[in-house]
Amino acid sequence: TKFPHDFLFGAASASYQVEGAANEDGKGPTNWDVFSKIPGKTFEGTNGDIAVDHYHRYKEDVRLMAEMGLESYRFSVSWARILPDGDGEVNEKGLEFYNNLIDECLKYGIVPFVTLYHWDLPLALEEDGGWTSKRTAEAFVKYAEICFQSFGDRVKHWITFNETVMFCGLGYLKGAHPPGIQNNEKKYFQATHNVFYAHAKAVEAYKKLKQYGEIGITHVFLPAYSVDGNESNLEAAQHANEYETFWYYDPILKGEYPPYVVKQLEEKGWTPDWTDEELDTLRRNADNNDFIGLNYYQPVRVEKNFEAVSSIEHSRESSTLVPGSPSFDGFYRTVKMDDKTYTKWGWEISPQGFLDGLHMLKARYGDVKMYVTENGLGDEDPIIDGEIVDVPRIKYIEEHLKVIKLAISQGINLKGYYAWSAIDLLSWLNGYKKQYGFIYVDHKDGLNRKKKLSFHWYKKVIETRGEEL
Ligand SMILES: C[C@@]1(C(=O)O)OC[C@H]2O[C@@H](O)[C@H](O)[C@@H](O)[C@H]2O1
Repeated sequence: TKFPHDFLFGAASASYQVEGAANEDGKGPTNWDVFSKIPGKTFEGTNGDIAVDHYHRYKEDVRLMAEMGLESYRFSVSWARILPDGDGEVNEKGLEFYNNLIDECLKYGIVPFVTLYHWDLPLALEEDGGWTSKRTAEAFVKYAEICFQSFGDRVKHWITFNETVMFCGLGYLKGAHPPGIQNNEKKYFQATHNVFYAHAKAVEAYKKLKQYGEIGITHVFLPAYSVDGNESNLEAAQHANEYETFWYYDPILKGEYPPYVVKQLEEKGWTPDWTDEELDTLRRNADNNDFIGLNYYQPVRVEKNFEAVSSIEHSRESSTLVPGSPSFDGFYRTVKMDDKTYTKWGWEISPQGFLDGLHMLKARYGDVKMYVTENGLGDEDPIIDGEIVDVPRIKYIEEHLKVIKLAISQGINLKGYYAWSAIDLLSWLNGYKKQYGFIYVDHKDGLNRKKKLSFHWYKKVIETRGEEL
């Protein structure tokens, strides 16, 4: 059987990771422009000053996507190109770049799927409290409205935030992302709430414009499974799902926070300073969400943790989900299991974990429309006789597309798949070593682009609508 006719085969990128041109055409500085320059923060000091120069080469890149037969391109807008100081004057050249990128996609019939926030925050806002400040939430709504007004005639698919758990968790608990704060649970939970509030306000503003597109949010999907049937380990898995999934998905899809977590936050003094107006905004906009975007790479296997965590020093490695680290509250720890397979970066490869997780989401949230907004294999691709023979990536994506087809046949409302990533790009913490693209970028030869084996494979999958999978 083929994938449904309206299922979108896509691929994704993010502004800071592909564009470069960090100081060009009026773009303001972002938190990542500064953070990436702090010695030791990124792998080998890599940063997005040039990245893979998508800002200047987007016509070639989009043409390559069209050659692949890509049906949809998910990319993010850099807020600091539109509002250089976060919430002040609009930069016309910023609007111009994204209008050109959108028009280039439409020239080939590629559906633009736009993420408003993929971690690059205008510096002025980061320096004024970032996501712990209500100013940032209000500024986001202004920024979103400008994007809806400028691009909404041609962009009909909007994602407000990418992976809130990552930029808040790495920003305020692990310290591996800006603003680089460690172990501050109060700020962490406050930041997540301000993001959900900003999301709900942006959704409400979008619906008022009656542009008749769809809007949602993209979250990490990291289903937690107990290592065994032991009662305390089952409890640990439930705890992990409450904090890593329900805390993020409930305020969006149910319009309220999961009681299990709310109760514990009160006990620990971590409750955000939320107002009735804010909580009512979440409640009244839950039904306005058109979809949830899932970024699935792996599940986590958890067991009860017994070692004290106090405020341990976090490393860059422990911040990229390598198994073995205890949760921030010390309740559970992730485990590497010898009967599972892992990537070079220690991420488990488990299509079955995805399928089981999808049924868990359906059980909790009902028949909500979903997109896989990211899935892919980070690898150091083998090069044989000058060809990039990324067979491991082909196998990884093939296995995940198979369970997506199966999930759809089992009644899961999945409407599209965006491979991470369309083109090799900058990894926040792994530089250029960890490749994800269908298109290779040669950093030793003028960032020249080259089709990988997976480029030709994905082209065939799209042409045949996955019939052979
Ligand atoms: C941590 C890491 C990685 O480098 O493997 O996870 C997978 C992928 O997730 C995306 O949301 C990030 O924008 C992208 O940079 C990648 O980041």
